[in-house]
Amino acid sequence: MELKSNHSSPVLTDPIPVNNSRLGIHSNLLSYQQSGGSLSSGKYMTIPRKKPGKLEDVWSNGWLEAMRSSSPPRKRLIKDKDFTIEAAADDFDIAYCSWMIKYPSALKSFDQILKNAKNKKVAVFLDYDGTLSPIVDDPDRAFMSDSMRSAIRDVAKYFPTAIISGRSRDKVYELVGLTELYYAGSHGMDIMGPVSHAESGDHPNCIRSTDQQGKEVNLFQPAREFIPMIDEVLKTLVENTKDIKGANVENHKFCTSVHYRNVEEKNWPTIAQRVHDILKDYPRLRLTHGRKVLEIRPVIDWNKGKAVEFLLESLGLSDRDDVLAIYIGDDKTDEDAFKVFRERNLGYGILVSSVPKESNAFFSVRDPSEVKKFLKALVTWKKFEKA
Ligand SMILES: O=P(O)(O)OC[C@H]1O[C@H](O[C@H]2O[C@H](CO)[C@@H](O)[C@H](O)[C@H]2O)[C@H](O)[C@@H](O)[C@@H]1O
Repeated sequence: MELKSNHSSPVLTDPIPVNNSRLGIHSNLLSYQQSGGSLSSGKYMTIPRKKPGKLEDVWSNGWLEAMRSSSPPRKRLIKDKDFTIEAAADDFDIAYCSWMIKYPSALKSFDQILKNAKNKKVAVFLDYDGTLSPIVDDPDRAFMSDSMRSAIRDVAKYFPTAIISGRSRDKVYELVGLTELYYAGSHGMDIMGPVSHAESGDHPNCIRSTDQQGKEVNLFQPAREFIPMIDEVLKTLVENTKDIKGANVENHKFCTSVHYRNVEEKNWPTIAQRVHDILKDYPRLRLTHGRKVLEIRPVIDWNKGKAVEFLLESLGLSDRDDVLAIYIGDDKTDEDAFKVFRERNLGYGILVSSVPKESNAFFSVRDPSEVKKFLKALVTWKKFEKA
């Protein structure tokens, strides 16, 4: 991949930064910064074996509670030799139905959505895991179905479309495999977007690049200076969790994930404490919770919501009354986008959830199969509108 810079200092390799201003990190991106943090603790080669910490830490800071509630239980099924059906109405279903009054089905509300989309340019933003692919035990096997891929390809024919994932941009591109879309990895900290329009392209952390097809794109990586630190913490995490059966550390370049889905619940306090102890040495990294995953990321003020705003601006779709954006996601990190959608009245956030949970989304769908139905319905509407 060729890299060209539209700034005086092209960043072709991952630099070890000296200070923030030299790297052009906007001070507002560092609003989470805590004092006393250094860019690296300087332990690139030796991985310290941490002394076991006190388990009270992770109890008292709420990590364990968040871990326990971090992923919905799978739906109860009634099995018979000839059929499998979801459990008949019970307390859970009643709770789900009343929850849906607040977050109505995007499929059932489709006409209302279309009414507001009429004569507007629609842009589509999609999360990956749990939205386009079902949640599975092995993150490397979270494949999207061919029918979902074809639905997304069709959506991208008619609407500007981007996938915004917690995974690394390369990984999510590898899983999706479509060139027709824009991709943002590492929770929006690695965006490959269009070059046209917008001041967003003049941002100090933007560099001109080319994508796999040789098309000119803008590469926006507001956390570049953290790459060496993330690399260092990743190695320490791998080393210090390797004796915990089922623990899995994933590298996303600008952030890292520690999965505990396959760790026995009795060992969750141990994994939480190990991560907690490591993070104590990195005041410029913070922890967020995902679905049975602890996510470690830079303290910069950047998230999926900011990534959507950035992409809308790059697409020339910002601050326009004739634009309606749709964001579909299932996870806590998608809430940052739903919040921006509400605050800026950008369009509709749609939460993917089969259990009731509080959200900033407007609508809901149950699972990826309903996401696919919704995407197909959008395409059918557009085709019909054009005909
Ligand atoms: O923003 P996303 O695209 O939703 O990515 C969020 C995390 O997704 C992946 O983990 C989740 O899905 C896995 C596969 O189904 C599952 O095993 C895991 O328990 C879930 O947390 C991905 O592996 C993470 O790195 C992403 O941060």
